[in-house]
Amino acid sequence: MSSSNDIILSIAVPTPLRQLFDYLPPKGIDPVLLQPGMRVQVQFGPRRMLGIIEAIKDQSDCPPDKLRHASGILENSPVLPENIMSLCRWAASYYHYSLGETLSLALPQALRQGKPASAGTITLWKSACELNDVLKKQLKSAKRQLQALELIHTAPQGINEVELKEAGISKTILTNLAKKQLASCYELEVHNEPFYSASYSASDSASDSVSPLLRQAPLTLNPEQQFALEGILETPSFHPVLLEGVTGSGKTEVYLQAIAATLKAGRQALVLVPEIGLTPQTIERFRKRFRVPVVCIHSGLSDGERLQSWLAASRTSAGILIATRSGVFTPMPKLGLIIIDEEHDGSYKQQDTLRYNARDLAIYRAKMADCPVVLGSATPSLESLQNARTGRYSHLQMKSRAGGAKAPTIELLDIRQQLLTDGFAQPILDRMQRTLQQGHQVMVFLNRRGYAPSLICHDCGTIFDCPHCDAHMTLHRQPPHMHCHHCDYQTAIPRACPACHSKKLQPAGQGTERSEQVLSQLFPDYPVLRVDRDSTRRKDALPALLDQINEGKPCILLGTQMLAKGHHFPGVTLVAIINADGGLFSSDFRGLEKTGQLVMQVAGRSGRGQMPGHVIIQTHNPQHPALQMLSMNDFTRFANSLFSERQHLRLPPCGYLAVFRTESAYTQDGLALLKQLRERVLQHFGEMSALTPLGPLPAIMEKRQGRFRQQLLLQSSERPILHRVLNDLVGYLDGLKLPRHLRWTLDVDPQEMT
Ligand SMILES: Nc1ncnc2c1ncn2[C@@H]1O[C@H](COP(=O)(O)OP(=O)(O)OP(=O)(O)O)[C@@H](O)[C@H]1O
Ligand SMILES: [Zn+2]
Repeated sequence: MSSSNDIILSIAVPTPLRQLFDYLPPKGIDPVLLQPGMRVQVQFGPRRMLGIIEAIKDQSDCPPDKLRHASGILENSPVLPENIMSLCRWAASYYHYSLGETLSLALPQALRQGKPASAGTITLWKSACELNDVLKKQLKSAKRQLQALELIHTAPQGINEVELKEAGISKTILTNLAKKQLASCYELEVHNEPFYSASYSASDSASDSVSPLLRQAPLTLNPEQQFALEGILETPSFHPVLLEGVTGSGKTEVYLQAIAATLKAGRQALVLVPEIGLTPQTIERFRKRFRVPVVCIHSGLSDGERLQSWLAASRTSAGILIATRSGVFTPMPKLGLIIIDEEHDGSYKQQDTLRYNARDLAIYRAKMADCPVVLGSATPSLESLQNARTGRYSHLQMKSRAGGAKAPTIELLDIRQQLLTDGFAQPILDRMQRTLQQGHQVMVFLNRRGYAPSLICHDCGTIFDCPHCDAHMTLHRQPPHMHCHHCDYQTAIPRACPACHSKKLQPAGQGTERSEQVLSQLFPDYPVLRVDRDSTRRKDALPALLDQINEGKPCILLGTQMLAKGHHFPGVTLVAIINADGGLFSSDFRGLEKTGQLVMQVAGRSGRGQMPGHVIIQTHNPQHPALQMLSMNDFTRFANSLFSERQHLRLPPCGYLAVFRTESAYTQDGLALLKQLRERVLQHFGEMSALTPLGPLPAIMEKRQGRFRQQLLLQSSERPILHRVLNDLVGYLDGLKLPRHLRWTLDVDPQEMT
């Protein structure tokens, strides 16, 4: 043991090992300067690594001659404040994961790589011309350039290049404006002044100044919205609110007004959105409303840009942070409100490394910050509904659409024995024709990208499978290739069947590429706009598609779930859902819940403007009770029916679940390991009726990326018992020496059972 007047740094190093490591302070550094939350460089075995000081203590269990000095510190003050450290400790313990890796994940990539925690400079774009009618006419054919100029004109001091990028304006457009001498840019040192001390009215022209905080006047709330807003603002201290508002009920307006009140009190707001929910329109809606800086953290930004947003939030110069999942770890010293939009969305759960649910961490975060947290959705998760039922969350409902729009009517179209034209039933095509002729827009929802989900031999029936997964390969035509959507394996389209050498290979089933082709032929007078992961791969493709939709001219929007969520297209009056049936019989226990949520979200895109909306669901199962309830727009009844099933099976939210997964080059190894775990559970915890091991069983997709996958489920009616067992098992696994080809992971509160 080291002597008692030593200073020992307990350091979290990003390794899978679930422990902290002791070091002496770096040589030549006054130990008084050291604080938890600082990044330090350490020699870790043969490697130099970046760790975080977790604690400073005066004793170590490590023998003095084994203690090494840390190599150096990276900053003078902690990058992670105590509350984020504490959030990470909680996450690491709840998900049974290494604290070193958890803390590392909490940092933006740039800081993880050792870059300095300083904001540096930003590029601002300023107008260099007068935006008069003559110029507007000249730029008529260069729509994006005009849009960019209009935006630049709103800020006489210049507008941040990142904001322009987020509005869908690329660097090329800006460079073109500069070449024409219509705009110019300059670099500005970032000072990160607190948002509440900056003077906003001075920087903008007086004409658009509504208040020092607001650029645009709020809408007058309807009574349901007003009631919801009052519920959120009831007290500024911690209270979770489930805001269940039907699609188009104006939840976003409620968020905006709750945020305004928060900013007014000098506090910051964190808005979490699903991965594909952060469209240019969403960001624009916030920036148009507020004068305070709004920053974003999402995958479309570079590491440097994300660092700037992170620092702006950490130093309170940003009033609002809009972020996807990982944003929940961003320090916000004046945090006064958290909004989780579309709280039911699966993308809040991370599916690898630290398998956390940002929604659950956000609740913990709000508790620490002692502020309200709003979970908003038209189709809440059963977990949140359960919390509302038991009174842990207050439950606010908005049952009608804002601004006078009516709920859409939902029709189930029985396609049994009906003739389909390339997957489309005639009544749908007729209704589409009529809708387009009336000048409205149609949305066709098909949750499969590519040309066809598989390629089949017409002579022997062989289906072209992925050599690495238990899955068919998807046929793509643009460009032509076969693609496995599970492991990304790609190969050329085969010319002949590998089994019987026949050349009669046929696409089987319907993907969005194929539907695009079919619909373009059937409706030659109307544009077909395909929105899926493939068609929006190019950076400015999605903004361009959204622009075209927002022009409001009759067209067919065809897409996957990218189209389903959050969009507000007032011109859409007809929504056709082509393949809902697959989700009705999923082997995942959450399959039906997710299908119901998706159907209601897609349906909710219809009739959001002045004209009423209609939804047609093509199905072979018109009598299915779930579809019946959804067609009556009755999500509550649908959710209640799922509840009774979960209660019966003691599945979440009526029980707690964790799953150990193994992946191995050989089937037997994973199974053998999981059997050991099962034995251990029965031996050590056999007397606890509150815990049931299920399995081991092969995963739904047993082979993936060339590895065999097995799982052991642990189900319990009591959370503390489950975690006691998990602790024991993880400790046991850590003590085993496993072959390199065998890996295990633990998923607490799993969302997907694939
Ligand atoms: N009080 C109001 N008065 C008039 N119009 C309103 C009001 N509140 C919202 N709206 C309008 O209603 C439309 C739908 O609102 P919003 O997008 O906020 O709904 P939402 O509940 O967030 O929808 P979803 O969950 O379907 O994405 C928007 O065009 C919005 O401007
Ligand atoms: Zn594959």
